[in-house]
Amino acid sequence: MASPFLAIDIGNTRLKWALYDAAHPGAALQAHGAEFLDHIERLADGPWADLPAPGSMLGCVVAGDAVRRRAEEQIVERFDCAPRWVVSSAAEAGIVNGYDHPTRLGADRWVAMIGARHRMLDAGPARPMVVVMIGTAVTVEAIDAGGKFLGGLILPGHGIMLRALESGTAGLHVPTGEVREFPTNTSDALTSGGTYAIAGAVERMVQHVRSHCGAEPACYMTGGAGWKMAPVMNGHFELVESLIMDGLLVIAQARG
Ligand SMILES: Nc1ncnc2c1ncn2[C@@H]1O[C@H](COP(=O)(O)OP(=O)(O)OP(=O)(O)O)[C@@H](O)[C@H]1O
Ligand SMILES: CC(C)(CO)[C@@H](O)C(=O)NCCC(=O)O
Ligand SMILES: [K+]
Repeated sequence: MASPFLAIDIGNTRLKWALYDAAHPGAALQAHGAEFLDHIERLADGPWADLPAPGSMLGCVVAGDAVRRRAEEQIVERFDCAPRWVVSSAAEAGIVNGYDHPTRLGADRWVAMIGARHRMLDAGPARPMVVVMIGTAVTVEAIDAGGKFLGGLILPGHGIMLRALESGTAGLHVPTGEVREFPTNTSDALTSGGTYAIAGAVERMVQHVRSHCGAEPACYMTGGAGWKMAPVMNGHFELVESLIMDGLLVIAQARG
């Protein structure tokens, strides 16, 4: 009988968790949540208090070791299961890692690509992909039709861009604005500048993949602020909030 599976994604701002009824793609989601990193200590006695115990867990973590240890304490305190974390490697679950030093690639990026490839193959024949994550940082990955990760971009996220401008200037302390094609006030100029900086980088990567691979890439977007970016993108971007969780399910199944 299948036992529940706990997937955890620890980013630089929040820990996201999801409990599934089994450890394979397509398993039913039973519960999920997100905590800011300062609130990890609440998990065992709070959102996790009434959950059925998972038989296994798998996570990815890009926050530091101290944060990972605090998460492990909660997992061990609440559940009788061993913490397991994905480490980027030379190849896994259909993706070949083109990074100069494969283990230095962020585990969140690796897992999201694995989730995206599984989704793309489920929908039809193999295509190149562009995989975008809009979190604390923004990443833009290129993968060819054979599953080789060609390389990717790292950009500051919205929040970091705005804080950098605020702290580096005298006149840019203003509330959040709206995204406008032709901004006519400081708030809109800052918000639109950040949004189109990300959109422009993504569009360049789509061009690079299109000309390198000679085919139109399947484009996926995920991350906490993905819903804000998806509407301003040119071309078709599928917004998949669960890309990292999907990747963790694929890896868990492949590892048995
Ligand atoms: N309108 C905005 N203005 C300023 N900052 C914003 C805005 N929208 C989102 N952000 C910032 O974008 C970042 C990503 O948001 P969020 O925490 O939801 O993503 P996440 O995917 O959970 O990130 P991570 O996985 O890196 O923890 C956060 O640092 C947040 O402060
Ligand atoms: C780029 C981030 C911060 C995105 O979450 C993370 O994947 C990370 O810390 N990566 C390590 C460096 C790299 O991927 O090249
Ligand atoms: K992340």
